[in-house]
Amino acid sequence: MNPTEDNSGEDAGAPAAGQDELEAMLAAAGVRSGRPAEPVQGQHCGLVAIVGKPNVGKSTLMNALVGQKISITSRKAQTTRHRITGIRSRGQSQFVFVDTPGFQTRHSTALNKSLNRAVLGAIGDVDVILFVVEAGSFTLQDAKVLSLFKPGIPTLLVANKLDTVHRRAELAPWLKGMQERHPFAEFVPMSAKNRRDIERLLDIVERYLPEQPWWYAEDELTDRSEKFLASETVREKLFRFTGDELPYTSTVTVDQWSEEPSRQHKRFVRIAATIVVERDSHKAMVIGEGGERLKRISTEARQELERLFDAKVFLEVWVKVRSGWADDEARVRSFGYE
Ligand SMILES: Nc1nc2c(ncn2[C@@H]2O[C@H](COP(=O)(O)OP(=O)(O)OP(=O)(O)O)[C@@H](O)[C@H]2O)c(=O)[nH]1
Repeated sequence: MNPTEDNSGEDAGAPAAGQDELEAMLAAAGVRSGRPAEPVQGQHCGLVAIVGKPNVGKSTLMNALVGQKISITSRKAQTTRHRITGIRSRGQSQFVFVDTPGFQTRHSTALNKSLNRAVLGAIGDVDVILFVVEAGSFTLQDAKVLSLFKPGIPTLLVANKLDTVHRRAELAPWLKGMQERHPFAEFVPMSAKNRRDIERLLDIVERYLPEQPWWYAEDELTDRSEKFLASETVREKLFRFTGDELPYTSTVTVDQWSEEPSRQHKRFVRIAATIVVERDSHKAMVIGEGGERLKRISTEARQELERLFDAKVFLEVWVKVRSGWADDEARVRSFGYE
């Protein structure tokens, strides 16, 4: 895999907060500053869950923490459906991240039940939880996620999207309110799109990793297969190019995967993927006029997979209608959800 891809450097709105400004904000709120202590000695390694309601920026955060795009992101809520492990090795420490689907409480299809089970599974057995919310906001949905946390696991409040908060002074009373809601171990106002904030968060999380040998090799970035990354990449493009018109119940399966010898390329991968939608009208939406949209989805996915796998990729994408799959437990499982 090519470790140079990184989507953490996208433009953010308001200027990033400097260290002094952050310290002042936290001091004004009277909460723990999160200033890094001494550098750690000896190998440390541990599991870090990234949890929060849909669309708060969990996948963006994990990709930036890992330094490579592992989990797909989009403006559409509930893009993430699987537990994904991202790995970052830095200095003496290895961070093993578990990204979770946005926990949601509004609908109860078999798909949603499966998503919520994945969240509960992810937070039961980790060394530290990053509870992600949008800075300055705390809704009923956030409260429901927070109520799942068992006592005993250190939980950091990650107040993300700080760049979108233009009146920073209003954050101090909000942080104070958050302190009353839960015994958070640390408060970290930040933007997942700001590299310095990401490094600062790693410094803070490092202190919660137990001293033990690393579980993965230094250059490993994820335990997910290339086949899985391929289906996720097609799904990301699908959601990017269809926007809110397409229900999130659409999914992608990879039906064929073969690696073929090639004289021209050091790797040549042939992939056939299927986009599964609920209705004929959704199928037409995905295909677009004259097949334009499907072509864009396939082209962008192929280009991204070529970078990711460092290979020449031949990608074929089909669209199939399977009505009611998100309500059918057996089918939800057959599409790879737990
Ligand atoms: N301005 C700004 N936008 C952000 C930041 N972090 C994430 N976003 C945007 O928020 C949207 C949602 O991000 P995701 O990372 O897909 O969110 P998620 O929590 O993983 O979403 P689900 O998969 O629905 O659970 C995307 O449009 C991101 O670009 C941030 O720090 N600042």
